[in-house]
Amino acid sequence: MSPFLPAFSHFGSLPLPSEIVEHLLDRSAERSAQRERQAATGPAPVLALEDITLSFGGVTALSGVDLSVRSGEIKAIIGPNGAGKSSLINVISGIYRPDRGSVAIDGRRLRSVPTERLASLGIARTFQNLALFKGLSVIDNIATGRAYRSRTSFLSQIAGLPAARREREAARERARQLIAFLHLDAYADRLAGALPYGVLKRIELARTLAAEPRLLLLDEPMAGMTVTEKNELADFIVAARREFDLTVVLIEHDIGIVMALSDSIAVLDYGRKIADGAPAEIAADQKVIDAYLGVAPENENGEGI
Ligand SMILES: Nc1ncnc2c1ncn2[C@@H]1O[C@H](COP(=O)(O)OP(=O)(O)OP(=O)(O)O)[C@@H](O)[C@H]1O
Repeated sequence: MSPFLPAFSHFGSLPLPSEIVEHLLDRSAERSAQRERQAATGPAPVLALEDITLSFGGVTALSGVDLSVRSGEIKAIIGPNGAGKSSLINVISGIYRPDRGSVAIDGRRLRSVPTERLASLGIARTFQNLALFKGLSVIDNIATGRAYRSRTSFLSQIAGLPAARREREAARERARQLIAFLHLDAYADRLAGALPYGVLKRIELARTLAAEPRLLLLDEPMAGMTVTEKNELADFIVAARREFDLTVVLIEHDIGIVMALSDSIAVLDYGRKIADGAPAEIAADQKVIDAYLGVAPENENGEGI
């Protein structure tokens, strides 16, 4: 304990135990140090992973992975099957708690990300498998993306009270804007279950955007799409980044799309990050060529990448 601190200090009229005062002083010193660091190096990255390590029984999925994502960046994570890409996204979105390491969001370090607070931290994600409601219309599916913003109780929603009605209308209005933005007008009132796969992937993106995230995590958003659909979705991701001030982290196997879409690429192999840099650097990196690009999986036309 600091010799200069009395046993109790006062906050307003409340006496505070000295441990709490010390803690507050530590936090304040930590914040000043953080501000000084930021002044020297620019704003903190939107996302920074440090030494992330994760195992499942005897299988090491991730080992000492560092990753930094700047505001507004599109960052791809690539690597062979089983390299740890999905595990990393699951750590960022709080589904997995790492055995070691930390995740920092906007410079705030967390030992693990609280999944229930993901939306309020400004993070939204898609999953490898579609998670849409087949029996709901497209507009209703997209509107469910705002569910976390609801401030009204379940009872007031089913009773149709005015505040709940206003919220539902705001969600549908946002959904309508996204439908226009993603050129889904022709499908707005159709049931999701009846629509082609490529359109469903676009609806899923719209639903994720309905949550108004700042950081978007996309887990293989183009898997199973035709070349034309992939290019369209890539264009929409770039447009959404610009329109909604987004930062994007994406896992994608189509290396052509990754090279064209990303500002930077991190490469995983057996749970370790083996390279991280601009697309041209990654394409020329011998370790990456040996581990991944040289033995790339086949695309849907049966051709090597
Ligand atoms: N829930 C789990 N339980 C046990 N092992 C797991 C689990 N999730 C991932 N793993 C293992 O961790 C390693 C990394 O898997 P992960 O799914 O993260 O790789 P990936 O790069 O996303 O692969 P893919 O490209 O095939 O989706 C693999 O060996 C996998 O079998």
